Amino acid sequence: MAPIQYIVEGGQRLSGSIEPSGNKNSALPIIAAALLTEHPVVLENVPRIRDTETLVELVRSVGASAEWSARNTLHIHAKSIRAADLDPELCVRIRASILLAGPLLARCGEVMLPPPGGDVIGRRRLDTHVLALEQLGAKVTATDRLEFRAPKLAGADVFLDEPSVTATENALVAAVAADGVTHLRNAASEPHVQDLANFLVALGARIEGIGTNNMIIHGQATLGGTTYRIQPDHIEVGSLIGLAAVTRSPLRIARAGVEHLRSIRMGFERLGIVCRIEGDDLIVPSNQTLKIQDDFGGHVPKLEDQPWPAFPADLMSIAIVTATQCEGVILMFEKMFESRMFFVDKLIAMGARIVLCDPHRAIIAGPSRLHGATMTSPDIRAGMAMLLAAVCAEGTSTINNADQIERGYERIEERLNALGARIKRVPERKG
Ligand SMILES: CC(=O)N[C@H]1[C@@H](OP(=O)(O)OP(=O)(O)OC[C@H]2O[C@@H](n3ccc(=O)[nH]c3=O)[C@H](O)[C@@H]2O)O[C@H](CO)[C@@H](O)[C@@H]1O
Ligand SMILES: C=C(OP(=O)(O)O)C(=O)O
Repeated sequence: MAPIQYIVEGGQRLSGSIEPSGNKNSALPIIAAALLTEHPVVLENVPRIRDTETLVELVRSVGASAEWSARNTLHIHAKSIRAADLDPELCVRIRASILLAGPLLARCGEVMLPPPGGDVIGRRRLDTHVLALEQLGAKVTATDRLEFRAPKLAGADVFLDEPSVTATENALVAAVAADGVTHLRNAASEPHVQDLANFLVALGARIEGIGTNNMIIHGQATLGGTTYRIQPDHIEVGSLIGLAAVTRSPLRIARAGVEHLRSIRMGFERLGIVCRIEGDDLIVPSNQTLKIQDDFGGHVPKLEDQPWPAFPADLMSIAIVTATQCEGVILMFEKMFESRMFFVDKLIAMGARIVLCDPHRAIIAGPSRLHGATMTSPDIRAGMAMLLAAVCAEGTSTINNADQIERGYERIEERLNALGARIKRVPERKG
């Protein structure tokens, strides 16, 4: 299939209401964790994107049935499954293939995992996964693939070397099946980790401390089936806040999951963007000051990412583009990934005033008038950030490799066009 290209006519004002999709990073571990039970599971609000479609293929490849009954409703039934050799070509398409380790190990006693893929945004270590599953009783061998074996998993006091999101998810799922009690310390607590934990509870698991970095899991509960609704994607909500701000447009983000937006709203407030809550909707008014808030004493402020509940790494690229449209100077500090900031070259070519100090830090001085350009999306979030830049720029932009954007955002061009954007989705032309 030819890669997808977006042709964007910039400079449009948007308006209206938009609902975020279900959280991709919830849907992925929850689809994988559905393999833990032999009873039927129905998942609602699953984003129908390339990552979930690929994981569904992997789930089918181990013998589970997985069928879509509506665009965003997925039925999984893992009555009997086998820890087959997983297709390396499917595994390398997504980072989330690593999320099969916990459920398959728990259910089948072994799993042979080809290397996972995912965004090329810096080194993506797997050490925390190995550390956690070893402490729960697995023997791990690394060759050209990772082999996990555990005839029996046993609860343990596990301290993660860093609060890795997907390693926490693998450990959580394995601990639910393990014999005895597990303390999972220094755990990640992102909204998607909480969503997975709540899904496991809906299956019958007993988990204390959901939403904290210290969870207690009482293993070997009897698991049944369930119908579970995936929570809204807070990263998509953050992306839409940025989009409204750079186009100076009023947007209502309906059913936004406002309980998880505190650090995100605070991050945008530093850029002079204030949102209002109405019930579970988030309103982004068009009359923003777009004035970067200096630190006390007039010092240059900083926006940095950190594990939850701080400002999320997956919104850093969006925040950078947004800052190019704000008045003042700010340091953006991306602490977690080494290669996520390189896309700023393209913004500089479009007219943004940015100094990339090193792979982790960039200084943005705004506001700048952006003009259309041709660019290639390197990863989901930089791609979405480029789309924001293209929608607010003067003239026409072309974004190649837009498939990357569609790994994380469902029917994004159709949904943004409904708000007044002008994005054409076409097969990429060479040359
Ligand atoms: C499928 C999925 O859910 N992917 C998400 C998941 O990836 P993933 O689970 O792969 O990311 P991890 O949480 O393991 O770590 C991300 C990066 O941050 C570094 N790190 C992590 C914790 C820490 O305290 N210090 C630190 O430097 C890690 O070394 C790694 O380089 O979490 C990332 C961090 O939120 C997100 O960008 C990804 O979208
Ligand atoms: C980095 C991301 O995804 P993945 O971990 O699946 O590559 C992301 O969602 O921004």
